Amino acid sequence: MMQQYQRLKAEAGDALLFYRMGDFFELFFDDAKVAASCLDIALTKRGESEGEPIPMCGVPVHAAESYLARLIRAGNRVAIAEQTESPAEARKARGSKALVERAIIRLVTPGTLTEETLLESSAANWLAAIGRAGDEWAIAAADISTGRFELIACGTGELAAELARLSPAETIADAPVPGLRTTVGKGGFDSMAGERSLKTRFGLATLDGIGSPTRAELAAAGGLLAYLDATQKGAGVLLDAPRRVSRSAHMAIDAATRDSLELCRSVSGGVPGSLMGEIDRCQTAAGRRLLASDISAPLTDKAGIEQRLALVAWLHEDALRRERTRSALRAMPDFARALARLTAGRGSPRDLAVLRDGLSAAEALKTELGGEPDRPALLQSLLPLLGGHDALVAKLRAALVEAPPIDASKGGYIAEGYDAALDTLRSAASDGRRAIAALESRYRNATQISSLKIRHNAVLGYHVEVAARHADKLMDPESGFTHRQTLAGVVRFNSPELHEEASRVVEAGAHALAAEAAHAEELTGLAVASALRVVATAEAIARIDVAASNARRAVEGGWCSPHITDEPCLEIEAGRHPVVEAALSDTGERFVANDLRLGPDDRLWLITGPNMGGKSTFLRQAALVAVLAQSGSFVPASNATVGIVDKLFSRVGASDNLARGRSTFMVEMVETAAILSRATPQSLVILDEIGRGTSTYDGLAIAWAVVEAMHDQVQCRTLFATHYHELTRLAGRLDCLSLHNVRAREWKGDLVLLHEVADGAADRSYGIAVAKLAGLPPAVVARAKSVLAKLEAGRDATGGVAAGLDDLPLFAAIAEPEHVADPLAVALDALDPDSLSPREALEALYSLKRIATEHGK
Ligand SMILES: Nc1ncnc2c1ncn2[C@@H]1O[C@H](COP(=O)(O)OP(=O)(O)OP(=O)(O)O)[C@@H](O)[C@H]1O
Repeated sequence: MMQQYQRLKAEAGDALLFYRMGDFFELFFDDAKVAASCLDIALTKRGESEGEPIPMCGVPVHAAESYLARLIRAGNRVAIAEQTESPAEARKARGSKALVERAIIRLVTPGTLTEETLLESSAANWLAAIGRAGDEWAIAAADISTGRFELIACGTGELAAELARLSPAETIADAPVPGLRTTVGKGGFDSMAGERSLKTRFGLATLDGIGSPTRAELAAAGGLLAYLDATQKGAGVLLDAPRRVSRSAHMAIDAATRDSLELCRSVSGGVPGSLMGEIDRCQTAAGRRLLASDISAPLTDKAGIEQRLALVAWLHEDALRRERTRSALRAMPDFARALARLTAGRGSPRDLAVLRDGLSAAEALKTELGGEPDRPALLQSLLPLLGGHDALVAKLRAALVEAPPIDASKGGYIAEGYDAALDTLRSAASDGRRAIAALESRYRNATQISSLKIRHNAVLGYHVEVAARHADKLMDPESGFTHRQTLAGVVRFNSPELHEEASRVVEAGAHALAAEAAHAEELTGLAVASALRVVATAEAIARIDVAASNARRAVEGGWCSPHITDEPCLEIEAGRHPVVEAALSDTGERFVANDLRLGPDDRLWLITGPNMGGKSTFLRQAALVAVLAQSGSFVPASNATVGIVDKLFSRVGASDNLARGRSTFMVEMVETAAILSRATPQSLVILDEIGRGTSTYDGLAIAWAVVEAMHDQVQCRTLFATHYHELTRLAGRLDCLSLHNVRAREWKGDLVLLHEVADGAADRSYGIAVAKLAGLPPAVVARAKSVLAKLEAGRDATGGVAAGLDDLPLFAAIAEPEHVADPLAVALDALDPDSLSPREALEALYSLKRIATEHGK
């Protein structure tokens, strides 16, 4: 057995081997140690290998899926070795001590799942393969739980951003790719093999129909298909023909920007608190997956965006139409994933019913929407895809009971009246069961044992059971009963009549089960034969669901339809940040809406203002408006004109990113460098306190140079928030830069943050006032104030932190007269008489006199 195990383990490679033994999957050696600690189950020992006991653990077969789910989530891959013959067959073929044959029937990996329990319903489950041909690179991505298949050609520099868009469950490559987390695939990563596999798989003579993929795309597809073959071991795989996705069709958003904008996940890693969490009003899991994919990949094609917006508007303007559509969608089960399981040969009768109900609901939606006037073009193109399954639905309706079980082994899922032969078998079985019931009462009368029962179990089948004290009567050879088993309190018997009836029941039952299984197979075959049309229906439904969700969200938030243009502008009236607004409304606070007007002549806004004033929020809401608009959604504003953004960048100064483990100044600089080299005049860049992770002078110098480079070289729409007030001097020299500030006021010594964005630079930084607001001890605040007074006095004497910059020939910024603080007033302000001891008060008095003398007062 261990030899067989070792052979299978060698085949499984680095995957954990689930080795089937009876009712358990057993794991041995290191696999057992990994699984026992990950699953928190007992690690035992069995036999010896090289004098050492062999570690072992096991999971029951009937509960294997939940254990698998945990192992896969923890990043493992699992090879399932099943028994390919029964012990009886093994004995018959190879003698009494024969070992049962086993084979790996599937490699379960994160990117090749189809089981409902192993998948997240609201997220796509991509397997991505990276291919290369010379300098060309490409990604082939498949989600076999819904059939989507994409090919994306890209340069090495863009691989990471494309993978960030897909967020694959698993990424494979022929060899490790620097900077990416990949596992090594199962070969096939060459363009010729890829071309061959694609042609065979989709029955094509040429690949022209899929737009002549590049050699790198073919190599990626080859690796992907080889991996699917190797992991699925001949089981079917739901896969649509590949769609070539041009990178320029989507707004490029790199991983750091996605993180900083919290598009699909919040900083804490969950959907709540992210943009997705805030806008999702989808009724179906497929809709939710598409919405996440839409905001991960906003379009760059004006016509495509406008088509989506027109459908949202159509559902937005008529409340009755919208809510009727949404309630029709509510009834829609996740039939794409049911189809994927059926295709893989792991479907259940319940999956067939899900398909039946989903396709009928799609037809009903088609009728509902088809009756509405003024249908927009996108809907017109989707409607035909919702129908066309009449024959399949009719067949499934006739064949299946209303609510079939998930477990097919006990039968009972084929409807009565569908197959006369099956009905006859079923009635024979139930006649037999009735006859057995009659037999029971006859035996009770004949033996005068009122507690006599006819029971059934897996070992004895049907048998007569009496309490031990009545057993003697039946033990009598003349009684007609034969003894089968004596247990603690009961004795069990058989009889020729019971045997005969039982055989009838069992035989009819077995035939009925076989007949049902044959029907299930036929129905599955029919479903799989129309798989690609069913996938198209599922995608059309998801698109309608997303539009209805967007319409609903727009109504709830009073959002507007953005005007889309190719001009490089971004004009937002009364814009809001949907996530911050929702968080504030939970605590009863009001969000202050703000305007933004970026255009060719005013494309760089430099925003200053106190900490907590709302700078980051203002920056991010601008980016989110662009993302939402280009994904085809209304936006949280009263009016918006969005010039199409080709690439979006968001960078946050080092110390703001501590929570994400990217606290180093180095990372910030690497990322800023990437923006400067990649952004184009059509891009949108938001830079939040760039340069603050280092010393004041270095930070200011870097921020200064970055602003200049954004303005003079990149020339794209840019929002730059900073605490370096010195930067405001750039306004005099850079024509397309303007100054703005988030307003605050000091009232009775306390800071009031107004969250309003106004024109011009902030008058001061209020850092200490914010610190006081945050509850820093009064003594520390007072000390900070006096230190600040010293610093400012020093700065005034030398001409300010940015003093020397005016002398640089490159920087001809206009120096504004510095505001000179009165040191005596500052020192007085810093005093808190209530917290002073008499002695400290005396010292303070001396200190005030000294300041007055020093400054000639
Ligand atoms: N427009 C707004 N209306 C109401 N409240 C707002 C608004 N913008 C921001 N806030 C509130 O102010 C808090 C701080 O906002 P934000 O982080 O944008 O400030 P900041 O100016 O970037 O601060 P810092 O300079 O310290 O990073 C938010 O968490 C939110 O509660």
